[in-house]
Amino acid sequence: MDIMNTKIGVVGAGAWGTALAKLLADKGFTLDHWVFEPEVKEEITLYRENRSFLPGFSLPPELVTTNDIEKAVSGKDLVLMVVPSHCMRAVATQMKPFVSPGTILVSASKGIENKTHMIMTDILSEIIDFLPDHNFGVLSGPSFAKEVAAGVPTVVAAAALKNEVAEFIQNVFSTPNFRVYVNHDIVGTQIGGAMKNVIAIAAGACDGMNMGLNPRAALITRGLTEMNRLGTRLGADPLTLSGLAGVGDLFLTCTGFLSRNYTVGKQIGQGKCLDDIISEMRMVAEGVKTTRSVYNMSKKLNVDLPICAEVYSVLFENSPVERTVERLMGRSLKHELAGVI
Ligand SMILES: NC(=O)c1ccc[n+]([C@@H]2O[C@H](COP(=O)([O-])OP(=O)(O)OC[C@H]3O[C@@H](n4cnc5c(N)ncnc54)[C@H](O)[C@@H]3O)[C@@H](O)[C@H]2O)c1
Ligand SMILES: O=P(O)(O)OC[C@H](O)CO
Repeated sequence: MDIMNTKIGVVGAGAWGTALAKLLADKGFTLDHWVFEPEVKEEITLYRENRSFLPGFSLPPELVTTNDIEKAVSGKDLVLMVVPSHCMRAVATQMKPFVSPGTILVSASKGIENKTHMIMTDILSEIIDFLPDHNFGVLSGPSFAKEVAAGVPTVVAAAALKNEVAEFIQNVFSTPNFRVYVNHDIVGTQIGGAMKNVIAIAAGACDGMNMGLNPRAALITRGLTEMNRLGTRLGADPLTLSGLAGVGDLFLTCTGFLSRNYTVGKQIGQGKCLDDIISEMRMVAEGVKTTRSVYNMSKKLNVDLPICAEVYSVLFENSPVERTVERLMGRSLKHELAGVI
């Protein structure tokens, strides 16, 4: 089949859903784009711009905005899921009756569900239970929506169990400025994308406290160790976590001022309280909810994740952020690879 004949739906019109829908429409696909809020649909229809979530970028006519989930998913070869992770279950349930049997469902969302500790493709396959496992894929990696929308060269990973599915996703999304590599590790690709947001909150807090560059590099590196510990416990390949969806995204999010998660952390480091920060944001900082999941998973699976535990204590137990530094630095001395090998 000619790849340009692929029928595509995009579900979610935050910054990332809009940037990816724009990328596909600019490439020449006509696609249906599901928007949650009626007023955002009106805004896009009227101004050809998502002023609420991705202001400043004009959206081509090939991108057809709708509030009707049936229109967005029925008869599609590929549906891209890009809603906040805590909405994934409800949105998947709503769209289930309209999903076609051969659809490839790709998640570009980054998170782990609080109640079940499930990654996004597991939620999707539990709900859209008539699709085979190899029909679920992931798109992840270092990619700020604003930069993708601006055509800044960006490199990401597409994961699926079957090579032909991963390559299909790769071919649909690749453009001269958006390079997509394939892998088959859907667990590692999603654990990397979810956990880097928790570490980015820590890195932001470190910068918010003006601690210096050494501690931030330490957080990034030891954060990767924690991603490896939990990821490998769940079946991830450590090499995936050394790739785009792991180190690549960790580095971007822990150092990039465009990151919502880093920004939440920075404000925490400057002494602001979480409730105030969140109430001023319309966008989602996935790391906040993911911290809760990862913390509870570490307890349940007995995996030592000291940085994630400190982020949890600051976000949810009112622990003063300065105390976390003392606690992390005061831990017993050990081998660098303890808990990883
Ligand atoms: N923004 C980025 O640069 C970026 C890059 C890569 C991945 N992601 C991931 O993409 C996912 C979506 O983030 P985003 O940046 O596009 O969103 P956003 O933070 O820009 O906007 C929030 C979105 O949530 C939607 N929403 C709110 N309540 C909802 C509900 N009950 N049901 C369905 N949708 C609801 C809003 O309509 C809006 O589209 C997240 O998992 C995020 O981590 C974002
Ligand atoms: O703005 P953040 O922190 O949600 O990060 C966005 C993307 O995940 C970066 O790859």
